[in-house]
Amino acid sequence: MSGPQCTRLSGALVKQVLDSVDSVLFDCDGVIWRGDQAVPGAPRVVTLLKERGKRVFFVTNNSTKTRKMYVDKMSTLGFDAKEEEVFGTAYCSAMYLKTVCELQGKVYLVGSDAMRQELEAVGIRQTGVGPDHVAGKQNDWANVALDPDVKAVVVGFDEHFSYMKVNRAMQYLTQPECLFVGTNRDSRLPLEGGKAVPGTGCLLQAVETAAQRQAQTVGKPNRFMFDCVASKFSVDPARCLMVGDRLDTDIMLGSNCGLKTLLTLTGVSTVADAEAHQKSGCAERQKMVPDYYVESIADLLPALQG
Ligand SMILES: O=C(O)[C@H](O)[C@H](O)COP(=O)(O)O
Ligand SMILES: [Mg+2]
Repeated sequence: MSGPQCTRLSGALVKQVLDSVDSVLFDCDGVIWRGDQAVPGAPRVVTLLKERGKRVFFVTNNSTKTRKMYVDKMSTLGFDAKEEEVFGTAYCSAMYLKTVCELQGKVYLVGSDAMRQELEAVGIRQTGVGPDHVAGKQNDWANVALDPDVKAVVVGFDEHFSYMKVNRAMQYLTQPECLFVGTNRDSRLPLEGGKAVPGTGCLLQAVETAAQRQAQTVGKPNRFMFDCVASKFSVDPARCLMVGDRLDTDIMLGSNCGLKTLLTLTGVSTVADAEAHQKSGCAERQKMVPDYYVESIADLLPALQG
């Protein structure tokens, strides 16, 4: 059977694979941490990879933090990381609107304050962050006042998500020229102790259903996040290893960009999920089969310490 084999990465194969790459791209939720707890051994893995001359990048679909906020969380949890190594969807969606869409005008933002900060950092104004709840009658909702400067609706993770936000987004998106961008489609956010909460994908789908339009997503598996890394660092895709816990985002990104792929079982996807894609015979699903898997990235430590 050709294509990725989902081989267990252990013993001498670990060193062989690590020697074959110059850069390692780590997903965050479910890989280096779950909620506010580092995966045991993960900070040490990052330190040792850097000591052995590997470049390390953090590529996360989680739009609730700016790069600075991620570096603060990483140093709190013992990770040695710099802002330029962090690529989150709050930052990447701001870059997408700035450099790809060349957006003139404002954003109606269903998202976090971190997204507002990253947008403003590239000179894009926004409206919409924070609580927003219904008032008045249904007819009032359908005729909500729209800001004429708004030229794009952007949806990310929003703890203040509400019916009125779906409504406002829908009303803006009745204008065909209004851009519609989503950070990512993850269905769940893995947390400590194997717990999970609804993911950004749930919120984005609600707005898409109301607007009857499909958003352009910026996050994994869309290759834009890798292009953001490659636009700042000269990386050879064939000598990059993408490490993730989700087949439909992390591993698919690796396949889309020609990277080596490693699934870690500390988050969402399982080996059984990968094997089901492998047996499907469907080319698109084969792209979600990783080259390798480990129980945890701590499994890399013996080879790194050797
Ligand atoms: O709900 C979400 O947005 C996702 O669960 C979260 O973003 C996943 O982050 P990642 O695993 O890409 O770090
Ligand atoms: Mg993850």
